[in-house]
Amino acid sequence: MDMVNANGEHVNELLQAQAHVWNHIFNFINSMSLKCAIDLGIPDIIQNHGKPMTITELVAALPMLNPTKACNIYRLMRILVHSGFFAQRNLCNDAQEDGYVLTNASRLLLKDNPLSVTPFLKAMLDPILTEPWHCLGTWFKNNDHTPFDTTHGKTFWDYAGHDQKLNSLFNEGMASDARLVNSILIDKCKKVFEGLNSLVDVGGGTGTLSKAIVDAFPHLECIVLDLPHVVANLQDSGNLKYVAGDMFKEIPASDASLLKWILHDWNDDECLKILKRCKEAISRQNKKGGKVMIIDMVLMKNEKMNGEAFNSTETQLFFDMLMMVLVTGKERQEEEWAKLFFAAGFSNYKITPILGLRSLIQVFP
Ligand SMILES: C[S@@+](CC[C@H](N)C(=O)[O-])C[C@H]1O[C@@H](n2cnc3c(N)ncnc32)[C@H](O)[C@@H]1O
Ligand SMILES: O=c1cc(-c2ccc(O)cc2)oc2c(O)c(O)ccc12
Repeated sequence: MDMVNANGEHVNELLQAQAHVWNHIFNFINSMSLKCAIDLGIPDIIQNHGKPMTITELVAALPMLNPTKACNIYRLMRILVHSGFFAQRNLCNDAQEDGYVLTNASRLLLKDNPLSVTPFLKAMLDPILTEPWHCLGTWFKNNDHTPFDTTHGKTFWDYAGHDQKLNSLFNEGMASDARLVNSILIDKCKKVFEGLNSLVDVGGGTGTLSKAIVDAFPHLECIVLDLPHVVANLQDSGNLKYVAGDMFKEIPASDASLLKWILHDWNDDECLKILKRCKEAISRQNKKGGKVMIIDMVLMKNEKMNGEAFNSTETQLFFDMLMMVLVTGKERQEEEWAKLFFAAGFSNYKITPILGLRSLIQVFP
């Protein structure tokens, strides 16, 4: 029945609105519960157990657990089952007990998974990166470039250059993301490398993607360009070379520039500078052809979608906010990308949405 209260408000709608607000207030509980499971090593413990693990077995396997807290582990597991990180399977034993098993999501958090998202989780939920979110309101009223600068007094890139813990977590996280992307890019998009003899991986980090590219296309000469603190101790090998430099100043000449997760770190003026440097680099090498290959998100337009599309849009919007808080960047819709490409002097582009939330965008002079 549609009840109306003394103020004329529809009671059901009011209760739904209250639940909606509560859910948003408590979103951080999902992240923090997951972080706790990682801190306790729960995904690896369940994996090493080799079969569904009962709560008693899990409690017994947790190192350093204070015995007075053992009775609370099922509560942590209950919310993580609800959020899809673990599932329960019947053990078919005499006691008809349930045991915990991993899901696809928690398998991505295992220590030895080459695609592990754990370094990303640890960094994103570390106070170094959560404190800037508390400064978002202040930042809207001050002159700082980013909330990260407001909190730490330096840019994210300077901080990563000076803090070994963040630098290592960052480079590890980038490398595992690059492993996921290269398996798809090289398998499904062989054609995009056809006709290329040289490539510069601009802001290529420690070179995980480039290494996979030179392994798959041995005729291709590949340069990884990144900041000195990132490439300082890395060894060239075969067709792969590391160059310490600044993509805003000069990009080495090549048939193609690859920009994976670069342009979304920067605002439109900064992106224009980078794209113009890429255009100079490919025209120095290749008077007619050449291209820029971008791996980044293309923001979906309709935010009022249901189900999977709604979740994907929400994740894209989370990344957009992250780019505002950490760096000066943003996620872009197709029209915003096109405007940048034409302003930088390119004539054409092609978007291939093959990487989940991200796309491969090829841009032609
Ligand atoms: C988000 S990471 C992407 C790394 C890599 N492309 C990947 O996706 O795995 C951005 C990279 O840009 C590099 N970077 C930042 N400023 C740079 C600059 N001025 N010149 C060259 N590289 C830069 C960072 O050091 C970092 O490795
Ligand atoms: O602190 C970070 C930041 C990122 C990040 C920054 C800019 C981008 O364009 C993408 C990602 O990624 C990280 C990461 O993967 C990690 O393992 C640790 C820290 C960070």
